[in-house]
Order: sequence, then structure tokens, then C-alpha cells
Amino acid sequence: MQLQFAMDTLTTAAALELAAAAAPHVDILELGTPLIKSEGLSAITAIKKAHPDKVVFADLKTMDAGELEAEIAFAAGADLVTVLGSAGDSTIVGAVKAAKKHGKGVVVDLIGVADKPTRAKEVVALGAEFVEMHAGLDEQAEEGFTFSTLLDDGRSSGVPFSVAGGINSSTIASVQHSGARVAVAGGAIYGAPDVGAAAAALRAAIV
Ligand SMILES: O=C([C@H](O)CO)[C@H](O)[C@H](O)COP(=O)(O)O
Repeated sequence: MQLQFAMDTLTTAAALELAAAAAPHVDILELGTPLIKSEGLSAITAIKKAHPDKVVFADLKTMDAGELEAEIAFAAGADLVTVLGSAGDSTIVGAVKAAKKHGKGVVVDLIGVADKPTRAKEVVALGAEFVEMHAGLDEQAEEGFTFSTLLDDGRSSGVPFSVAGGINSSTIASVQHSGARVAVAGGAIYGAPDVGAAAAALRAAIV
């Protein structure tokens, strides 16, 4: 299973600092949606330039203009971009078209989708590389939130998936056991006093 570090920070300088500390322990460096909204595409270019050996994941959460948004992110240096699963099929197909042109990939984020396994199958058939079983920061804060639903949805989808939703060093093994391709961790790494050590601990917890 691969480890993805979601950098939900607001400046390129902070992201570069986080990436430098965590990079030895992670496979994928994610520019979180707030970072891209705050700094723009130049943040993607800066992270790819600093870490050409890492997969750079631009969490665009595209909902429309799939081809155009994916195109500009790939041109800026992204290897993977996200499109929302609640977007129309034509938006996903457009982003996949741009990915094929660049030899890159599209990940469909199923945040907010009620029936994640069904939509997961549909979007992989449209050309998505994998889907993200995702409970966002707001959903995590809701009363009664349970992380295990994401793992059940991943398992029953029958397609390649990542999991994101407050993963930490005590839950990452369960993500691996669910058969996930990628575990995404944000706050557990960037919120730790020692970012490098937190990333290393997550890596060590993957058996
Ligand atoms: O995608 C995310 C969220 O929508 C804000 O951009 C997070 O990066 C993702 O949820 C992973 O972060 P944690 O939940 O803090 O692990």
C-alpha cells in the first residue's frame, strides 16, 4: 500500500517545508484543495520541481470543465488530479482525456456521494485510475462519524481505491487490510510536532 501525504496548508513555502520533512517516508505528495485555492497552480510546479521523484497529486476537486482544469494542472506538473464523483460523466471523461494526453491519471473523489461502491465502478469504467473513499474534514467533525464505512465501501467496490478521512498511526493498518491501494493522511502528519517522525510512524505501521 502506498502512503499519500495531504498538505492542507495555505502557502507554498509551508508546503515545501512539510514536503521536505515527510518526503523520505511517503510515496505521494498531495497539494490540498485549500493550498491550490490559496496559491494557484504555481504551488504544483514548485512541489514537483522540489520532488521530481514523487507522485504529485493536485486535489482540484473538479466539478465542471474537467478537461480544462485537468489540462492546466498536468501542464503545471501534476501527476494525478481529482475530479468529484458527483460531477457528471462528461466532466470525468474530459479530465481523463487530458490525462491520456499527458500520460497522467485521474482520481475520482467520492466525498459526499451516498452510494460510493456503485459510483466507484462507474467512474473506473470511464477511465479513472482509482477512486478515493473520502470523508472530508467537515464530515469527520460530525457526530456519529465512523471511518469503517469507508473501508467497507472500498472493499465492496471491487475497484482500486484510496482511503482518506483522518487516518492516523492506529488506524492505518485497518486501511491496509481493507485492500486499499493508497492511504491518505493529512492532519496526522502536518499537525504533528515532528512532521518527519509522524510520516515515518505511519510508514512503519504499514505491515
Ligand atoms: O482532502 C482533504 C480535505 O477535503 C481537505 O482538502 C484532506 O486532505 C483529506 O481528508 C486528508 O486529510 P486528513 O483527513 O486530515 O487526514
